[in-house]
Amino acid sequence: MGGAAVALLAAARRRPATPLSFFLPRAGLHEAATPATEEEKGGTRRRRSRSSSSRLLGPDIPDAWDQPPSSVARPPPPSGAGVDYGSTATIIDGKSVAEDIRFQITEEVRQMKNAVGHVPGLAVVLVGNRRDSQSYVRYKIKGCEEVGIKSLLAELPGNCTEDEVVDSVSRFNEDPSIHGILVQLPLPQHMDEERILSAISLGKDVDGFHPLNVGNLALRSRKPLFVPCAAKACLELLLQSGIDLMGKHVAMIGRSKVVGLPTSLLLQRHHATVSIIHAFTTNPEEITRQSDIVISAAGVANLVRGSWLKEGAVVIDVGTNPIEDPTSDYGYRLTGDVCFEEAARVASAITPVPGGVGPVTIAMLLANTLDSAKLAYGLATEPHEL
Ligand SMILES: Nc1nc2c(c(=O)[nH]1)N[C@@H](CN(C=O)c1ccc(C(=O)N[C@@H](CCC(=O)O)C(=O)O)cc1)CN2
Repeated sequence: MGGAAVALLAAARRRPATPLSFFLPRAGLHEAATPATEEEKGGTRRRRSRSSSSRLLGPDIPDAWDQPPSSVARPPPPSGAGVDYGSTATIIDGKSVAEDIRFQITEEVRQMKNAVGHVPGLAVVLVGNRRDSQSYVRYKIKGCEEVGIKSLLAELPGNCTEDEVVDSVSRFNEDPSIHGILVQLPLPQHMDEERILSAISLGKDVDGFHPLNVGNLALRSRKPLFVPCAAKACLELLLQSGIDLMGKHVAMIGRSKVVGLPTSLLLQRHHATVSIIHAFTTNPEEITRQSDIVISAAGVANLVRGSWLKEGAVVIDVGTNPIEDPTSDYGYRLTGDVCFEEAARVASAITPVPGGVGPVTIAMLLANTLDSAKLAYGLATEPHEL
């Protein structure tokens, strides 16, 4: 083996000196993957790292910033901290973008009903009683009602078996009035998420999390049937804001299946240069400061400070983190991953939380469900253009 290759291997084996997780509080997440238990950290990880596939594919270590969403995220930094360039960013209004999309979908659903006598149908599988998941499912069902899509909800207790969830998915797979099926994430820890998501018929996988849809998104020569809704929402907000992606440097913070991974793949299809920042990245601030666009889906309140941004950068905040707020009725309020007050002084455009990516994510789910129904009724021959 050549000297350079040896040096590279040695560098890859070294633990990062100051991983991002070192700087992070143990904070609440809205899209958290389930964290590894202590047993998993010691046992499973050691066992996995001995197999030849993990040597080449990398050890299966969860990102350290993934925490249960029940905890309360860190409070905002003291006002006045950070960089003040005195500029004012355009606020990208996700609510109004979502409203326009819903308006168009309503019209297309009406036309479908006239043409074939059917409307699209969405089935939602909700396991357990997480408050945040229950809210998101409510938004999805309300969105369906608004545009005329039929919706069915299967609610299962948190202690049900994996087989019961798969059975529920299978029943919806067989139902011709259902064109889209989604399983609300995260699932309880004892369940094999991969197995459950793979049970969804490819043609009804409106969340786009089926391994084949993800694989096809990753291969530029292929087209997935469905692209994950949050990734589509980020792209829609950027494109509608007139931002040209070709050759742009994008810092994608987070690499989850729900947001970070599919968004980074979609951005590459749009010819952006993408840096993926995760909990073990040693120099996140340096990377974001060099980026034209910063998209954050870490699930850590106020992680991205004004000083992390290049002047004029575009900021898309996917985080939805609860932070304590005694003035609110519920004792908490939602905030993004980005310290909005600071970032808005540096960025040229920024999405707020709430009212940014979230509502567009729901609208994209409705759009995917409509596309699926169009394919099923022969009103389209191809999935929507990426
Ligand atoms: N099966 C899936 N599970 C999860 C997904 C997903 O796309 N598919 N994404 C997230 C949660 N999520 C949708 O499920 C989601 C999160 C947030 C919002 C939203 O509209 N947020 C609002 C604020 C919320 C509030 O006020 O309560 C906003 O940002 O304005 C929509 C959907 C994880 N799980």
